[in-house]
Amino acid sequence: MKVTVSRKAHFNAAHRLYRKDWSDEKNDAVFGKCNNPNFHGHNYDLIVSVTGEIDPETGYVMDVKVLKDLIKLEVEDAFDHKNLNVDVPEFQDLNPTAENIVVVIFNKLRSHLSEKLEMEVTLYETPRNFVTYSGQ
Ligand SMILES: Nc1nc2c(c(=O)[nH]1)N=C([C@H](O)[C@H](O)COP(=O)(O)OP(=O)(O)OP(=O)(O)O)CN2
Ligand SMILES: [Zn+2]
Repeated sequence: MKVTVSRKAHFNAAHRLYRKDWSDEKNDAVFGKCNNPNFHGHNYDLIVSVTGEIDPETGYVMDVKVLKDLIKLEVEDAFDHKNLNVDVPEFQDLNPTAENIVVVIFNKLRSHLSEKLEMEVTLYETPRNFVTYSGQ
């Protein structure tokens, strides 16, 4: 019997969607207003879900306090009130699209969890635009 434990989190960050190796014209054509050279921001919301067997001794799949602290350390402290293109090493050469951000977050968290646990991360870039990654 597997149960899923989830934790919501939030960070606010600026970004610019563009490729350094493309012309301004091509970046404008593909990324439009998201290619604003002065950047723009989003209030990102995050749901991290961990699935596994319930430990018969503790009754936990995973201690949510441990998950909360991990998300704070790896995501909120690293991304909140940052310019993703400028301040965050993972995006120096990686376009900070929602797809790429969710994969970076997944990989930062995954290495801290037991291999017995499955994880899925959903990232909302706006209340209506969201992406999900589970490591596949
Ligand atoms: N596949 C993707 N498409 C787009 C991404 C992305 O990460 N993956 N990102 C963007 C821009 O970041 C853009 O800033 C998205 O915000 P916005 O244009 O404001 O989105 P909406 O107009 O849909 O705003 P709502 O509030 O959700 O209506 C563009 N595309
Ligand atoms: Zn954006």
